[in-house]
Amino acid sequence: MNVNYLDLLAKKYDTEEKVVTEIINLEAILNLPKGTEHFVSDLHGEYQAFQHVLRNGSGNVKEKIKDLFKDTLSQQEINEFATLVYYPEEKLKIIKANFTRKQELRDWYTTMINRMLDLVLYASSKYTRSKVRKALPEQFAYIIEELLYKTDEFTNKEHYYHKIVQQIISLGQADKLISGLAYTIQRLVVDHLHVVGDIYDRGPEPDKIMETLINYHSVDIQWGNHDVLWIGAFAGSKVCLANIVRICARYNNLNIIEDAYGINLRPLLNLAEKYYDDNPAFRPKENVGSQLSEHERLQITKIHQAIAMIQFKLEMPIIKRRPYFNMSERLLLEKVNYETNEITLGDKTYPIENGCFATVNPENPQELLEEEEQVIEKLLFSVQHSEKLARHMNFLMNKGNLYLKYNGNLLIHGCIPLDEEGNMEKMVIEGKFYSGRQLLDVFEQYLRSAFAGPDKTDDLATDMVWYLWTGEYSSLFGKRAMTTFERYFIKDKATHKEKKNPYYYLREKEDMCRRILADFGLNPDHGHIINGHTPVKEIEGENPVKANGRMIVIDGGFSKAYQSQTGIAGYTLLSNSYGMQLVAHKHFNSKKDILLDEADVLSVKRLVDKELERKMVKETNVGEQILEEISVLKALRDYRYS
Ligand SMILES: O=P(O)(O)OC[C@H]1O[C@](O)(COP(=O)(O)O)[C@@H](O)[C@@H]1O
Ligand SMILES: [Mn+2]
Repeated sequence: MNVNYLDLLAKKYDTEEKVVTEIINLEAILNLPKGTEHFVSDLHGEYQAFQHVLRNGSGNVKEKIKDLFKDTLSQQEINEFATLVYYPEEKLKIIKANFTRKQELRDWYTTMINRMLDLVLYASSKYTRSKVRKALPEQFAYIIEELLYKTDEFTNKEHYYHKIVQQIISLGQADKLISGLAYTIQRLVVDHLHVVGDIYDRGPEPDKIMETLINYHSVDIQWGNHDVLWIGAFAGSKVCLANIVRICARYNNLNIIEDAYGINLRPLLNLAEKYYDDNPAFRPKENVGSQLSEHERLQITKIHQAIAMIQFKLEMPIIKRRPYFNMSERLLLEKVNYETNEITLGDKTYPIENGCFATVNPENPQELLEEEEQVIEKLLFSVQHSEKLARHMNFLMNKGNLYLKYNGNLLIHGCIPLDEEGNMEKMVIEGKFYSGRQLLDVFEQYLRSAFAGPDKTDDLATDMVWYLWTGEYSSLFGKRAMTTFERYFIKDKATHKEKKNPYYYLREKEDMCRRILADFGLNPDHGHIINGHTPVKEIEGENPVKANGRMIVIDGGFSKAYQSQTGIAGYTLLSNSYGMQLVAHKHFNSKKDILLDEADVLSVKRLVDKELERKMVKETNVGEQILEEISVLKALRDYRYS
C-alpha cells in the first residue's frame, strides 16, 4: 500500500488504540442486518404524493408501529399516531385544537413522547448508536439519548426520566421534540433511497422534489429521459430547452420555468403573441378546478405553439449533421406541403390539422426567424444563469448515473436496447460499434462531457443528450421514434403510435434478464433488474414482477395524467434484510385528506423475493467498502504500530 497515503491516514489515527477501535467498530457494522432500501420512480413533479410515500416509508412506518403497539393500541389510535409521525407539525395543530384542559394536553404529550421514544428505539435496533445519533434532532440529541438508552439502574432513575419529559413540556418544547422524533423515525425506517428516474415534467413541483432529495440523508438517482432533457437544456442543448418549455406549457406548468427557476419568458411571449392564435391542439392540459382565465389559457396556447415550432426546426440540423442518429424520417417540416396543407409520411398523405406554420419558410423549413433565434438564445442564457437550476442540475449529476449496480441489482430507468432476437442492439458512434453496457457507458460519458462544456451548443456530446431523449437506441427512451409532431397535427391515430423496443416484451423472459444481468457483471441467480419508465397497467392485469422475479417494474405512476391508464397510483419497492417487497399505492388525493381521515393511500404489499438467511451489511455494497477500509486500517496498523 502507498506509504504516503498511510502517513496521511496516520494523522487521523494517531494512536494504535484509535486504529483498533475503528477496526472493531467497522467489523461490528458488517454483522448488522442490512439497512432498508427504498425504490421509487417516475415522480414527475408530484411533490405531495412523493412526500407522502417518503414520509411513510412506503408503509414501513405503519408496519413498525403495528409491530410495537398492536396489542395495546386500537386501529384508530394506530392510524392517528402514524399520521402524527408522517406530518407532525400539521397533525399537532389539529389534535391540540381538541383539548380544552391543560392537564389533558400534558398527559397526551407525555404519552406521545414516550410512544415516539419507543418507536425510535425499535426502528434503530439495526443501527449503531453513532448512526442513530446522527439521525436525532440536533437540539435534543443529548436529552433523547439519555431517554433512549435507559440504563439498568432504570428503577432508580425512573423519576429522573419522567422529570425530563415533564420539563420539556413545561418549557413549551413538546411540539418541537415530537416533530424532531417523528422525522428521526422517518429517517430510520429507510436507510437509503433510490430514485429510478423521471423526477421532472408533467407535474407541478419538480423543484421541490429536488430540494427534498438534496436534503435527504442517503440517495442515488438513475436518470430518466425527462431528467436528461433538463440536464441537456442546462448543458447548452437548445432543442432540449425547447422541449422542457414545450412540456411545461402543455401541462400548464410554466410557473416551474418562471417562478421556481426564475427564467424570463417575456421574449417568448412577445413572439408568441405576434405569430400565433388560439389553437385547440395546443391548449394546456388542465386539472379539475383549474383557475386559468380565458386570457391566460390563450397566452399559454400561443406560447405552446411558438416553442413547439422552434423545437421542430431545431431538430432538423442535428438530424442532418448526425446521420448515424438515423432520424431522417423525423425531418417532418420538409415533408409538409405548405400549399395543400398536407404531409406525406412513407407512402401515405395526411391532411394537417391545426397547423401553425406562420414562421416557417417552405423553401428552408429549418430556418429560424431572427426573432426565434433571439428568443432561444435569451432563454438559454436565462436557464444557464438560474442559480437554483444550477444547484439542482449539479446535484442530478453528482448523485446520478445512467444505471447503477447496487447490492447485486441493476437499476435502470428505461431499457437495454435489444433486437427481436434478444441481441443487444449495436449503435455506431463516430465509426465505432457499441452495445449493451458499453453503449450505456458511452452515453454517460457524452452526457457528462456535455455538462462540462455548457458553452458548446452544437457539439456531438450536446446532440447526444437530445438523442438520449428521443433516439431509437437510447436506453432511456426505449421506443423507435417520438411522434410529438403527429400528435399535434395529424388526426389519424395510427401515426401517433410509438413502437417500443423489443426489450419491453423480451424482458418478460427469465433467460433474457439473466443475460442482461450477466452482461453487467451481476450474478443472475440473485440479481434483479429494476425498471421505471413504463406505467404498469394493473387495470389490464399486467404484473409488475416479471421473468420469474428477475425483473421488477416500478413506474411509480405518481403522474396524475397517467393514473387512468394504470388504475393505481403506482408501485414502490422496499428491500430489507428479509427480502424484497413491492408496494402498490392507491390514488393520493391530498395531504388534507390524510390529515383529517388518517386514511393511508397504501394498498397491497407483495413479497417478491425472500432471503433464506437474513442479509447482513457484509453482503452489501456498503459492506464491500467497509471491508476495504478495514484492510487499509490493518495495513496502517502493521506499518505504523507493530
Ligand atoms: O403524454 P405526453 O406528455 O404528451 O408525452 C408523451 C411522450 O412522452 C413519452 O412517453 C416519454 O415520456 P415517459 O418517459 O414518461 O414515457 C414519449 O414517448 C411520448 O412521446
Ligand atoms: Mn421515462
